[in-house]
Order: sequence, then C-alpha cells, then structure tokens
Amino acid sequence: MELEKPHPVPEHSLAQPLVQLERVEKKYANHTIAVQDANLLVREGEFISFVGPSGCGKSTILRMIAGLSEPSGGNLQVMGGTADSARKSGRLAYVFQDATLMPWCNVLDNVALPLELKGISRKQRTEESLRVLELVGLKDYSKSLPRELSGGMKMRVSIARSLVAQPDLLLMDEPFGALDELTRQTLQQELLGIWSANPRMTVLFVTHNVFEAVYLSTRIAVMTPRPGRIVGQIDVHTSVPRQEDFRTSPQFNELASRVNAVLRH
Ligand SMILES: Nc1ncnc2c1ncn2[C@@H]1O[C@H](COP(=O)(O)OP(=O)(O)OP(=O)(O)O)[C@@H](O)[C@H]1O
Repeated sequence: MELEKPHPVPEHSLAQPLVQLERVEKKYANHTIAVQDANLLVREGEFISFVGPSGCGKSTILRMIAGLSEPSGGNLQVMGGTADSARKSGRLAYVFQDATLMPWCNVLDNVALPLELKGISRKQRTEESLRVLELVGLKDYSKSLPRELSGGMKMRVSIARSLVAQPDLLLMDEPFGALDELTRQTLQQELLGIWSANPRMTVLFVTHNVFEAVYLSTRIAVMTPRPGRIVGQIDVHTSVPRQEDFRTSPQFNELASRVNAVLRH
C-alpha cells in the first residue's frame, strides 16, 4: 500500500507542548468522579482522539481543555496558560455533536459569527467565510438556510464556523456521531485534508468509534469508565493524507485490535 507524504507533524521532542494534563481530576458537585489522574502531553500539530465507552469522561476532558469546566484537581495548561485564558485568546474552537446553527441566519452568517463577535468588518467576514465554505465544499450554499441542508451539510457548516477564525487548537466532541456511515467517512477524509493543510493546527477529537479514531489520529488516548481514566496511548504512525485503502489494511486492523485490547483491559 502506497501512502502519501507524511503530515508535517513536528518531531515530538521539538514541537511546542500545547496542552498538558498532569494528574487532572474532575469531580462533579454530585460527587461523580468523571475523570481521575489524567496525564497527557499534546504537542503542536498532533491529531489526538479520545476513545472510550459512554460515560468514561471524554467530553469532560475536552470541556476542561476548552475552559468550559474547571478541573477539581491536578494541573491543566493550555497554550502556556490556564484553559480560561486560552479560551479568551480566541485561538481555540469547539465543535459539538450537534451543528448548533442559528436557524434564522443563512450559512454565510452562521459561519461568520465568530468573526462578527470579534468586530471584523463585513467585507472581511464575507471573504473569510467563503474561503472556509469552499474548504468544506459548501461555497454554493452560502445563502441557504440551515433547514434546507442535510445533516452532513449542517456539520460541514459547523466545521467551517470553527475554522473561520483560524484556530490553533480545534476541539471536536463526537462531531460525526449522528451521521450515516458514508457521510461520516467523507467528512473524516475532508477533516484530515484540512488538518494536513495546516501544519500548526492541533486537533483533539472525541469519539466512541475505534475505527474512526484509528483512521483520523496520530495518537489515540484510550479511556475507561468508573472513574474515567486515560489507560493507554497508542501512536498511529501512518502518514497522511490517508487513502481509503488504509481502512482495509492489515495495519489498520492491527491498530484497532490494540485499541480494543486496551479498552477491554
Ligand atoms: N454536569 C455534570 N454533573 C454531574 N455528572 C456529570 C456531569 N457531566 C457529566 N457527568 C458524569 O460524568 C461522567 C463522564 O461524563 P462524560 O459526558 O464526560 O462522558 P463521555 O465519555 O463523554 O460520555 P458520552 O460518550 O456518553 O458522551 C458520566 O458518569 C456522567 O454522567
């Protein structure tokens, strides 16, 4: 199997640490320990998936990194400061499982929202929004309303909105979970294309789908529940952009088996 040139993920030892979790814990007010003793070092340019069963704390970790929820213990650094300061810097973007579009606004205005909130001029907002809509193949739908789009198209709009302010860190919480398998695979391919075209962009991606994690990631953080822990980290050395035939390769199956073995441990 011939795979293309490697993604320019910087050498691990040289790339900047972007996110660092040291013994991070999250205990909710109802005493649920959602995350315990989580340790992870994310370097610039990586694509890391969190994979694990429902309730193992994947979303909780992502929300803490996004500055939407505070750890109850341990040390969390994002872009050299607190998660809250990283969120306020505007250098990170968050994609939810639902596209969460404003139904009364057209596609262009939905995508332009982060720029509007930053006070960017209408002309520049339009230019930038059309640029990212082209990346996700929706330039011709800029005037459409969300209700006129399929589920996959709505998710593309949501991804375009997350990219419009050119984030350094893209956090995605099960973004393709509600899509049919074929659409899901198409969007995985598109996401990898966008990521590999932006060598400095780091992606943290939550999924419960082992195959999705293997296909997308440079590293997989495997989590188990009660309490939620990162119990293993598996590197995926295959270069990107990845071809569809990676999905049927022996290496793919071997990686999926390794992830499953850690999940069952
Ligand atoms: N706000 C909250 N208050 C109390 N408990 C919570 C809260 N949010 C999540 N939990 C609990 O924390 C644990 C981890 O939840 P979390 O949503 O992070 O898991 P997850 O792995 O993302 O699950 P899923 O794949 O189903 O989204 C679960 O037991 C959940 O019930």
